[in-house]
Amino acid sequence: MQIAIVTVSDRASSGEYEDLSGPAIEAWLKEVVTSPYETVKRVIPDGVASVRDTLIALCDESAVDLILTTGGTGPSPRDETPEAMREVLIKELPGFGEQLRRASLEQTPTAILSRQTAGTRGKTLIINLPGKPSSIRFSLDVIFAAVPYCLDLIGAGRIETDPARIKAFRPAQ
Ligand SMILES: Nc1ncnc2c1ncn2[C@@H]1O[C@H](COP(=O)(O)OP(=O)(O)OP(=O)(O)O)[C@@H](O)[C@H]1O
Ligand SMILES: Nc1nc2c(c(=O)[nH]1)N[C@H]1C(S)=C(S)[C@@H](COP(=O)(O)O)O[C@H]1N2
Repeated sequence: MQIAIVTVSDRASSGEYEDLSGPAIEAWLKEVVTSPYETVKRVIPDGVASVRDTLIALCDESAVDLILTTGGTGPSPRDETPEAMREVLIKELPGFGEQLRRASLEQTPTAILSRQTAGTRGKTLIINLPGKPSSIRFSLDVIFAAVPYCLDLIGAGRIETDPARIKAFRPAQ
Protein backbone atom coordinates (compact mmCIF):
# COMPACT_ATOMS: atom_id res chain seq x y z
CA MET A 1 0.00 0.00 0.00
CA GLN A 2 1.53 3.27 -1.15
CA ILE A 3 -0.04 6.61 -0.29
CA ALA A 4 1.23 9.73 -2.07
CA ILE A 5 0.95 13.19 -0.54
CA VAL A 6 1.20 15.96 -3.14
CA THR A 7 1.45 19.57 -1.96
CA VAL A 8 0.54 21.98 -4.75
CA SER A 9 1.82 25.44 -3.85
CA ASP A 10 4.04 27.94 -5.64
CA ARG A 11 5.34 29.32 -2.39
CA ALA A 12 5.89 26.05 -0.52
CA SER A 13 7.66 24.55 -3.55
CA SER A 14 9.95 27.60 -3.95
CA GLY A 15 10.86 27.56 -0.26
CA GLU A 16 9.13 30.91 0.44
CA TYR A 17 7.34 29.16 3.27
CA GLU A 18 7.61 25.77 4.85
CA ASP A 19 5.09 23.19 3.62
CA LEU A 20 2.78 22.55 6.56
CA SER A 21 -0.11 20.90 4.69
CA GLY A 22 1.77 17.81 3.45
CA PRO A 23 3.06 17.06 6.97
CA ALA A 24 -0.48 17.62 8.35
CA ILE A 25 -1.77 14.90 5.99
CA GLU A 26 1.08 12.62 7.00
CA ALA A 27 0.36 13.14 10.72
CA TRP A 28 -3.36 12.45 10.20
CA LEU A 29 -2.63 9.19 8.35
CA LYS A 30 -0.26 8.10 11.11
CA GLU A 31 -3.05 8.59 13.64
CA VAL A 32 -5.80 6.89 11.67
CA VAL A 33 -4.44 4.20 9.30
CA THR A 34 -3.52 1.05 11.23
CA SER A 35 -2.54 -1.22 8.30
CA PRO A 36 1.00 -0.98 6.83
CA TYR A 37 1.68 1.62 4.14
CA GLU A 38 4.51 3.66 2.68
CA THR A 39 4.27 7.37 1.91
CA VAL A 40 5.59 9.09 -1.20
CA LYS A 41 5.85 12.89 -0.90
CA ARG A 42 5.97 15.60 -3.54
CA VAL A 43 5.93 19.41 -3.20
CA ILE A 44 5.26 20.99 -6.59
CA PRO A 45 4.30 24.37 -8.08
CA ASP A 46 0.76 25.21 -9.18
CA GLY A 47 -0.12 24.76 -12.85
CA VAL A 48 -1.84 22.22 -15.09
CA ALA A 49 1.35 20.65 -16.47
CA SER A 50 3.06 20.41 -13.10
CA VAL A 51 0.08 18.77 -11.38
CA ARG A 52 -0.93 16.59 -14.34
CA ASP A 53 2.58 15.21 -14.94
CA THR A 54 3.15 14.50 -11.24
CA LEU A 55 -0.20 12.70 -10.84
CA ILE A 56 0.20 10.65 -14.02
CA ALA A 57 3.70 9.52 -13.01
CA LEU A 58 2.47 8.51 -9.54
CA CYS A 59 -0.41 6.50 -11.09
CA ASP A 60 1.21 4.96 -14.16
CA GLU A 61 4.85 4.56 -13.12
CA SER A 62 4.85 4.35 -9.30
CA ALA A 63 1.44 2.59 -9.16
CA VAL A 64 0.49 4.21 -5.85
CA ASP A 65 -2.88 3.21 -4.38
CA LEU A 66 -4.04 6.57 -3.05
CA ILE A 67 -3.00 10.16 -3.80
CA LEU A 68 -4.01 13.03 -1.52
CA THR A 69 -3.33 16.48 -2.98
CA THR A 70 -3.49 19.75 -1.07
CA GLY A 71 -3.83 23.21 -2.64
CA GLY A 72 -4.58 24.84 -5.95
CA THR A 73 -8.34 24.30 -5.95
CA GLY A 74 -9.52 27.89 -5.49
CA PRO A 75 -10.37 30.59 -8.05
CA SER A 76 -6.97 32.39 -8.23
CA PRO A 77 -5.29 32.46 -11.65
CA ARG A 78 -2.61 29.96 -10.54
CA ASP A 79 -5.11 27.53 -8.94
CA GLU A 80 -5.28 24.83 -11.62
CA THR A 81 -5.45 21.54 -9.73
CA PRO A 82 -9.03 20.79 -10.96
CA GLU A 83 -8.01 21.50 -14.58
CA ALA A 84 -5.14 19.03 -14.19
CA MET A 85 -7.49 16.47 -12.60
CA ARG A 86 -9.62 16.65 -15.76
CA GLU A 87 -6.63 15.48 -17.79
CA VAL A 88 -5.74 12.70 -15.34
CA LEU A 89 -8.96 11.09 -14.16
CA ILE A 90 -10.61 8.25 -16.05
CA LYS A 91 -13.63 8.27 -13.70
CA GLU A 92 -14.61 11.29 -11.62
CA LEU A 93 -16.09 10.75 -8.14
CA PRO A 94 -17.76 14.12 -7.52
CA GLY A 95 -19.18 13.05 -4.14
CA PHE A 96 -15.87 13.75 -2.40
CA GLY A 97 -15.86 17.42 -3.44
CA GLU A 98 -19.57 17.73 -2.69
CA GLN A 99 -19.05 16.40 0.84
CA LEU A 100 -15.97 18.59 1.44
CA ARG A 101 -17.89 21.71 0.40
CA ARG A 102 -21.04 20.74 2.30
CA ALA A 103 -19.20 20.06 5.55
CA SER A 104 -16.73 22.95 5.19
CA LEU A 105 -19.52 25.46 4.53
CA GLU A 106 -20.65 24.90 8.11
CA GLN A 107 -17.22 26.19 9.18
CA THR A 108 -16.35 28.89 6.65
CA PRO A 109 -18.34 30.74 3.96
CA THR A 110 -15.32 30.68 1.63
CA ALA A 111 -15.66 26.89 1.28
CA ILE A 112 -17.97 27.79 -1.60
CA LEU A 113 -14.85 28.90 -3.51
CA SER A 114 -13.33 25.43 -3.51
CA ARG A 115 -13.29 23.24 -6.61
CA GLN A 116 -11.98 20.05 -5.00
CA THR A 117 -12.83 16.79 -6.70
CA ALA A 118 -11.69 13.15 -6.73
CA GLY A 119 -11.60 10.19 -9.04
CA THR A 120 -9.74 7.17 -10.28
CA ARG A 121 -7.08 6.43 -12.83
CA GLY A 122 -6.52 2.67 -13.11
CA LYS A 123 -6.05 1.29 -9.61
CA THR A 124 -5.29 4.71 -8.07
CA LEU A 125 -7.74 6.92 -6.18
CA ILE A 126 -6.91 10.65 -6.24
CA ILE A 127 -8.55 13.10 -3.81
CA ASN A 128 -8.07 16.89 -3.63
CA LEU A 129 -7.97 18.67 -0.27
CA PRO A 130 -7.82 22.43 0.39
CA GLY A 131 -4.41 24.12 0.74
CA LYS A 132 -4.75 25.63 4.21
CA PRO A 133 -2.87 23.53 6.77
CA SER A 134 -5.65 24.10 9.32
CA SER A 135 -8.24 22.58 6.95
CA ILE A 136 -6.53 19.20 6.54
CA ARG A 137 -7.71 17.39 9.67
CA PHE A 138 -11.32 18.47 9.24
CA SER A 139 -11.35 17.58 5.53
CA LEU A 140 -9.94 14.08 5.99
CA ASP A 141 -12.30 13.47 8.93
CA VAL A 142 -15.38 14.13 6.77
CA ILE A 143 -14.46 11.98 3.75
CA PHE A 144 -12.21 9.15 4.85
CA ALA A 145 -14.87 6.61 5.94
CA ALA A 146 -15.58 5.95 2.24
CA VAL A 147 -11.95 5.66 1.13
CA PRO A 148 -11.11 2.03 2.15
CA TYR A 149 -14.15 0.61 0.33
CA CYS A 150 -13.40 2.71 -2.76
CA LEU A 151 -9.86 1.28 -2.79
CA ASP A 152 -11.37 -2.25 -2.54
CA LEU A 153 -13.66 -1.54 -5.50
CA ILE A 154 -10.88 -0.35 -7.82
CA GLY A 155 -8.53 -3.24 -6.94
CA ALA A 156 -6.06 -1.10 -4.96
CA GLY A 157 -4.51 -2.16 -1.64
CA ARG A 158 -6.53 -2.69 1.53
CA ILE A 159 -6.62 -0.05 4.26
CA GLU A 160 -7.66 -0.57 7.89
CA THR A 161 -8.41 2.38 10.15
CA ASP A 162 -8.57 2.94 13.90
CA PRO A 163 -12.35 2.74 14.47
CA ALA A 164 -12.08 5.16 17.38
CA ARG A 165 -11.02 7.83 14.83
CA ILE A 166 -12.61 6.77 11.51
CA LYS A 167 -14.96 3.83 11.13
CA ALA A 168 -14.27 2.55 7.59
CA PHE A 169 -17.61 1.73 5.99
CA ARG A 170 -17.70 -1.43 3.87
CA PRO A 171 -21.27 -2.35 2.85
CA ALA A 172 -22.20 -6.00 3.50
CA GLN A 173 -21.66 -8.04 0.33
N1 LIG B 1 1.39 23.86 1.80
C1 LIG B 1 1.22 24.90 2.63
N2 LIG B 1 2.00 25.03 3.74
C2 LIG B 1 1.82 26.07 4.57
N3 LIG B 1 0.89 27.00 4.42
C3 LIG B 1 0.09 26.92 3.36
C4 LIG B 1 0.22 25.87 2.40
N4 LIG B 1 -0.72 26.05 1.43
C5 LIG B 1 -1.37 27.14 1.78
N5 LIG B 1 -0.91 27.68 2.93
C6 LIG B 1 -1.41 28.85 3.63
O1 LIG B 1 -2.81 28.96 3.41
C7 LIG B 1 -3.11 30.23 2.81
C8 LIG B 1 -4.20 30.07 1.79
O2 LIG B 1 -3.96 28.96 0.95
P1 LIG B 1 -3.87 29.09 -0.62
O3 LIG B 1 -3.97 27.74 -1.23
O4 LIG B 1 -4.75 30.18 -1.08
O5 LIG B 1 -2.36 29.46 -0.77
P2 LIG B 1 -1.77 30.28 -1.92
O6 LIG B 1 -1.73 31.68 -1.46
O7 LIG B 1 -2.49 29.94 -3.21
O8 LIG B 1 -0.34 29.61 -1.96
P3 LIG B 1 0.61 29.61 -3.22
O9 LIG B 1 0.42 30.92 -3.89
O10 LIG B 1 1.97 29.43 -2.70
O11 LIG B 1 0.17 28.43 -4.05
C9 LIG B 1 -1.78 30.69 2.21
O12 LIG B 1 -1.69 32.06 2.13
C10 LIG B 1 -0.78 30.12 3.16
O13 LIG B 1 -0.63 30.96 4.29
N1 LIG C 1 -12.53 23.09 5.52
C1 LIG C 1 -12.07 24.13 4.83
N2 LIG C 1 -12.36 24.21 3.54
C2 LIG C 1 -11.92 25.25 2.80
C3 LIG C 1 -11.12 26.27 3.40
C4 LIG C 1 -10.84 26.16 4.79
O1 LIG C 1 -10.14 27.00 5.39
N3 LIG C 1 -11.33 25.07 5.47
N4 LIG C 1 -10.68 27.31 2.63
C5 LIG C 1 -11.47 27.65 1.46
C6 LIG C 1 -10.82 28.61 0.58
S1 LIG C 1 -10.54 30.16 1.25
C7 LIG C 1 -10.50 28.34 -0.72
S2 LIG C 1 -9.93 29.57 -1.78
C8 LIG C 1 -10.70 26.99 -1.28
C9 LIG C 1 -9.58 26.51 -2.18
O2 LIG C 1 -8.37 26.41 -1.46
P1 LIG C 1 -7.00 25.99 -2.17
O3 LIG C 1 -6.81 26.89 -3.36
O4 LIG C 1 -5.97 26.20 -1.12
O5 LIG C 1 -7.11 24.56 -2.59
O6 LIG C 1 -10.92 26.03 -0.26
C10 LIG C 1 -11.91 26.43 0.66
N5 LIG C 1 -12.23 25.33 1.49
